[in-house]
Amino acid sequence: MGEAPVIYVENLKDRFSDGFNLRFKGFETSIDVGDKTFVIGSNNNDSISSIEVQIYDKSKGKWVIPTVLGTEPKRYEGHSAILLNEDRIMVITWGSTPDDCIWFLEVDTEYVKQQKKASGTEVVAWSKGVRGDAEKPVVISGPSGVGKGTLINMLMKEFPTMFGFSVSHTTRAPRSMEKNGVHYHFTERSIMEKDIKDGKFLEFASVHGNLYGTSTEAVEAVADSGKRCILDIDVQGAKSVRASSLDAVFIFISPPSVAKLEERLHLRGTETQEQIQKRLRNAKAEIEQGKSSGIFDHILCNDHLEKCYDDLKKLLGLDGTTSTNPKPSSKGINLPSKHAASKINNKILIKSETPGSGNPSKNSIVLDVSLLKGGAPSRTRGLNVYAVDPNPFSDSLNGIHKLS
Ligand SMILES: Nc1ncnc2c1ncn2[C@@H]1O[C@H](COP(=O)(O)OP(=O)(O)OP(=O)(O)O)[C@@H](O)[C@H]1O
Ligand SMILES: Nc1nc2c(ncn2[C@@H]2O[C@H](COP(=O)(O)O)[C@@H](O)[C@H]2O)c(=O)[nH]1
Repeated sequence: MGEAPVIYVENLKDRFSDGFNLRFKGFETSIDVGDKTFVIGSNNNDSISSIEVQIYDKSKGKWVIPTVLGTEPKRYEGHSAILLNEDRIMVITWGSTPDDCIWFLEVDTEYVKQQKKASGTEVVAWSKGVRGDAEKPVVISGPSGVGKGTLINMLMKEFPTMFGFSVSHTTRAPRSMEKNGVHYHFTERSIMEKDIKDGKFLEFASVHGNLYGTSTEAVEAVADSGKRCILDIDVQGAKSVRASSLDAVFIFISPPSVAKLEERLHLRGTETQEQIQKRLRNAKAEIEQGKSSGIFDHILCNDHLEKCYDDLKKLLGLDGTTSTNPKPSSKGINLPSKHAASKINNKILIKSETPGSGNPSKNSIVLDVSLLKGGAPSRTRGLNVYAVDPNPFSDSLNGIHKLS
């Protein structure tokens, strides 16, 4: 029932003697997945170590440097690597902070398969591992001027510790009252396009002539702080999020009529007449899609603001019976700075390798990966962590007890 330890730390230059110049100056691991070998190397000679991935395709006898998506691990002294489910490699970094030591390199997940198909190149994607779960984000969508921002502001004002706003990036110019980093991250098109290419965005869309997008960091920063994330995005964006690994609640806000929408946009006074007409043209298509596409779990009509706000609170379970305290933010994992990792079924055993640390099992912990959720381009959640009791005959179950 158990499996042999699968930590790979070996001399790769001996193994692959085909003249390919491995670019790593520091530390390498290799993992076989089907007919490919994934070599993960860290250049840790500098004060800031970086990680790189190279793939050896055994069927073609060729090395490939893949497109690497997502944010990768930084600043660590080495790593262990373990294959999970034939589609992702768990990378445990040494000497990192407790909230930055578990990473997943996705090599054949659905997300990676999609990206490979879209780009026609070899792709791998990083996702950071996080303990426990976060509450489902709330995606609020609807045509411009319907009142999404107004409803979100009311929610954040009434429940400041419960909700956090996903601050989008946009190439549109700021309005007079808008602050960079609060309402939007205002950015240049070329910078945003590069970040999109680098896999930093969960979704993006061209809306009313400008580029808008939700970065993975924007959503995950809110979730990591223990708050429930709210996204204010257009229907195209909602469709992309629906197709992503982010498990969210999707709410469409519809206007009582297009005439009312026009009136609201005029009264808001933030767009020119020409821009308003453009937004209204797009609104018609958005209303049709919002009501019929099957993207949305709930549709609310914002005719009377207070009534719509009450309906929104009800469907989010904020009817007075739920606790409005935020969930404690997920805690990190205190790993021994140098360790060996091995896998038995869905459990990863991590043992200290620090010389002179005494009984190695004293510093051992178990990571349970049976309930992993999400993944690239967001976080991988659902990691459970247990300490291994140095005295297996103590009260705790099988010598293992869960760390709270
Ligand atoms: N139920 C309502 N009745 C009348 N006016 C409303 C109602 N809800 C919101 N408004 C007003 O309509 C205008 C547009 O609202 P808001 O800015 O919240 O829309 P939005 O959907 O966030 O627009 P955008 O997508 O362009 O950001 C605001 O001036 C707001 O005060
Ligand atoms: N797909 C996305 N749409 C977004 C995002 N942020 C905002 N939006 C939508 O854009 C329009 C216009 O917004 P405005 O601030 O210029 O009035 C509106 O429908 C927003 O919901 C995003 O990150 N992605």
